[in-house]
Amino acid sequence: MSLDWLHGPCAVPDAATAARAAARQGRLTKPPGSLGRLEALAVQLAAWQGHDQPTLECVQVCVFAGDHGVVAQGVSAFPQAVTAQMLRNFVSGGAAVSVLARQLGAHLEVVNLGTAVDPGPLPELIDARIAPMTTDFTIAPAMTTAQLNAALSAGRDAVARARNAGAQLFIGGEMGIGNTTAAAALACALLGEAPQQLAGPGTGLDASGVRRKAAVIAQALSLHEAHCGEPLEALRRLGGFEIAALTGAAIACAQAGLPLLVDGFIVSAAMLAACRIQPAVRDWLLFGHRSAEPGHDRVLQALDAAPLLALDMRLGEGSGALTALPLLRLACALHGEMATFSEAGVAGSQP
Ligand SMILES: Cc1cc2ncn([C@H]3O[C@H](COP(=O)(O)O)[C@@H](O)[C@H]3O)c2cc1C
Ligand SMILES: O=C(O)c1cccnc1
Repeated sequence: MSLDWLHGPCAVPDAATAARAAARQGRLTKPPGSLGRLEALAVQLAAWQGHDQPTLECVQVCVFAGDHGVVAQGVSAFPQAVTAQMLRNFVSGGAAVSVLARQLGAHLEVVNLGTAVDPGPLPELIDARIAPMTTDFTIAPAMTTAQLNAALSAGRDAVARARNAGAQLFIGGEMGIGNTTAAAALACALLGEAPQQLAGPGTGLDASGVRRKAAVIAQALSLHEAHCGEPLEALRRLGGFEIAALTGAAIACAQAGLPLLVDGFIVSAAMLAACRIQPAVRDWLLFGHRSAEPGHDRVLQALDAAPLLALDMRLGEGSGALTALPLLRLACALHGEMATFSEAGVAGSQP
């Protein structure tokens, strides 16, 4: 399996449609600009969809799950078995992302990339198992090249399924105990940042736990940093199966012209890797929320991203992105259904 597809060209948002949508915003019965970012969102969605009046009826959420060898270093407040247990919870409908997807009529898919504990027979899961977990990256690279490749392809395959289902928006989520450590390590390598800047509590470490986590990341960086000049190599050495799948999904979305609504810290770290591999990926990303995980701000800044929501959420799974979805739908409805000044017989602004 070759990685050549990663470098295939990305789609280009439709500037002519954007211009027409912006002109329509100027004709709607409101002072120009008064709907703030909702106006820009509608214009952006129009450009992405190539439709003057965009809609978001069909939304695909894909949660990628995988376990992490670095958990052996004591970097999470929760045991590794939770990853597999949550897989069951996702498909039986009790996880936050399950509830949000159900409420919003989004289609939820869960991809198992490999867990330490077998989740048992769950026919609803998409089986893309690579290994029970990544290698502990304080000792050796997290993934072999073949494993990285398989994870990136699992992301691309999920985007292909979303397109076949007619998705107008893709939301990537993740589940993997220990993945805030992997995300922070990857972001440190890509940004040249110190571990203390990006290590945070994750699922709930106390201050000494966060110090330990930063020390674990520092140890990994001292082993791998010299080899992390290439973003793909940084991803292979310090990422995780679900993080690499998210990176692959983002590149595939940009190539297909399918916008991706970004979740929190972990997904954003994967987006950083994707944008380093292919800068044009950035044109297809919209950021749903600012996570309470302290490292998220720095990653958002590097991506020049202004997320829609800041609700102190720090869950992952795609929950922050889904919570922002109603705003996008409202932006579409306002854009499509508001009357223009001439339709409503309302006087426009004075010259
Ligand atoms: C019950 C439970 C449900 C979750 N859903 C997402 N996460 C989130 O927490 C994990 C990352 O945090 P850390 O790096 O500290 O382990 C990931 O699985 C992430 O998706 C969860 C965590 C738990 C415990
Ligand atoms: O922002 C996130 O994605 C996040 C933060 C903490 C734990 N899990 C996920």
